[in-house]
Amino acid sequence: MSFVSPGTILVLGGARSGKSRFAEKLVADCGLERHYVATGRAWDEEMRDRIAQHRADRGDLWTTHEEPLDLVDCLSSIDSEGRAILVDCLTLWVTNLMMEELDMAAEFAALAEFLAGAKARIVLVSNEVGLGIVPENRMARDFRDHAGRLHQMIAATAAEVYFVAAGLPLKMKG
Ligand SMILES: Nc1nc2c(ncn2[C@@H]2O[C@H](COP(=O)(O)OP(=O)(O)OP(=O)(O)O)[C@@H](O)[C@H]2O)c(=O)[nH]1
Repeated sequence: MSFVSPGTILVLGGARSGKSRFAEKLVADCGLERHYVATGRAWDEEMRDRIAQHRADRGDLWTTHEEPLDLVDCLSSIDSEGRAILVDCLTLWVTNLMMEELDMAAEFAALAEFLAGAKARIVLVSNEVGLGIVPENRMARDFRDHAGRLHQMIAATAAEVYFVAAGLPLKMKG
């Protein structure tokens, strides 16, 4: 299956690379109604504090949605012209799908199909996790492979793709 996703932007980068801030700026600069879809879960106090800080930093102009698993359902329910939706981040979504032992290929295909027909501008943030040495454990290798496949699938049809390192975005496509 091959789709074209003219409203899709993919932002890749490492941990603390500044990718989320860059993606937030892309959305803000669109001038559209801002929606934030968080796939992360607050699993401890440190994460709860970090999330509270992120919410405060985003401010009142954003509407936040939290959806760890049913990403396509969540996106479909808010998809509309005049809106920009930031998904932060795909790698946490992949982790959540793996934990539930869901069908990764089917989930990825459903997301690609949704992006091809989306009315909103959609900015997807994800961790580039494939640059280090081969992980020793099987689950980490599977995670790296799933993330890599998902990134390729989205990048192939996205309008723009960026790689962020040290707070600096490198435009790779578009
Ligand atoms: N549940 C929930 N998670 C949020 C919210 N705001 C942000 N997050 C999560 O916080 C994560 C990003 O936070 P950090 O871990 O501080 O940033 P990072 O992605 O490592 O660093 P950067 O590359 O600089 O963006 C995202 O993946 C989100 O899932 C929110 O309102 N609710």
